[in-house]
Amino acid sequence: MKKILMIATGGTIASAKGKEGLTPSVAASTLLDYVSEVKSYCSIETFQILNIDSTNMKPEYWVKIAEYIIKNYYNYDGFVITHGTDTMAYTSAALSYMLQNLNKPVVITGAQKPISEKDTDGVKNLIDAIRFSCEDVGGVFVVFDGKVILGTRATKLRTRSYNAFESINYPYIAFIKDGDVVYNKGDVIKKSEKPNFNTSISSKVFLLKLIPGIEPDILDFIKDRYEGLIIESYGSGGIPFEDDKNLLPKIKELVDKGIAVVVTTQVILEGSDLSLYEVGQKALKTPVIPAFDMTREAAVVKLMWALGQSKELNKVKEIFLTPVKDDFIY
Ligand SMILES: NC(=O)C[C@H](N)C(=O)O
Repeated sequence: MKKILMIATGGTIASAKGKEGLTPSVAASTLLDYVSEVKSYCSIETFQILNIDSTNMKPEYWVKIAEYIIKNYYNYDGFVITHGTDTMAYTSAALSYMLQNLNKPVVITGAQKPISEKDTDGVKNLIDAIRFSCEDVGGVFVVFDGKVILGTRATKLRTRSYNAFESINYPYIAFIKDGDVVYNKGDVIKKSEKPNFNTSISSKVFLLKLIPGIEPDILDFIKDRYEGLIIESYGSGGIPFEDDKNLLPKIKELVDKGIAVVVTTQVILEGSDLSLYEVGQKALKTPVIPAFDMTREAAVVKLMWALGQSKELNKVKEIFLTPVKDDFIY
C-alpha cells in the first residue's frame, strides 16, 4: 500500500458558514472522514499546516508548505495538499519551482463548495487527488474536476463552476475517470533520479496591469520598493511608447537599477510574442524579459523564486528563462 501524507491548508473545501460568511473550520482528519473509501488502497496521514482562506496566502506560507514536504519527503510515497482555489495556481507554481526533479507526486486540490454540503465537489476532488498521489510519477500537479494539470500551467478561470481550473497553453496531464487515471501527456512527468529542493524566494515582486492611458510615474513608486516587476501588457505583448504616456524611459531606469522587468500579456490563452509588433520590439530593446506562454501565476512566482536565488540581473534573467518542466515553451 502507498503511504500518503495529506497536508491541509484551509480553503472552501474545509469551510463552513461563520458569522461573516464562509470560513475555514473543518480539520484535516475530518476531511479524510468524507473520503474513507481511499483507505482501501492507500494509508494516509494528515497534517494541518494552515487553516486559511487562500486569499490570505503569502510566500512565507509556500516556504512553510515546501519545507514540510521536504522534511517528510522520504517517509511517504506521495503528497496531497488541500487548498483554497483562489490562489491555488500560485501555490502550485511556487511548489513547482521549490521542489524540482521530484520522483513522487505532490497533488493540490480543493473545492468550489464546502465538503460538508450535499452538492459539494470536494469529495470527488479529494478522492481524485489521493488517487493521483498514488501514481508512480514525479512533479507538482493540480487535480480538479477530474483533470490533472501541471503545477505551472493551472489558472482559475471560473469563480463558481466545478470546472474552475484549466490547463493554460499546455495539454492536460491526465484525466481521472471513475477512479482510473487516463494519461493524456504523461511523458513530462517521468520520475527523476534526484530531487532538487530550493525554497529561497523574494516577495518583492510587483504585478502591473496596463490600462490605456496609464501614467509612467507609477514606475517611480515601484523602482523604490521592488526587486522585480511583471508588466501585464496587451495581446501579443508590447509597451506604450507615445508622448507623455511613454513607459520605456522609466522601465529603463528600473532595469539600470538592477530590477528585473518581465513582460507578459493579459490575454490568458496562446501566450505572448514580443518580437511581433513595434511596441514589443521596442520593449525587448529596453531590455525587458519576455514571459512567452507562461501563466501569470507561474511568471510572478518564478520571478520571486529567481530573485530568491540571485539579485544579479543577468543571473535572474538566466534563471527565469531556463524552462522548468515545460513551464513555458518558446
Ligand atoms: N473555492 C475556494 O476555495 C475559494 C476560497 N475563497 C479560497 O480560496 O480559500
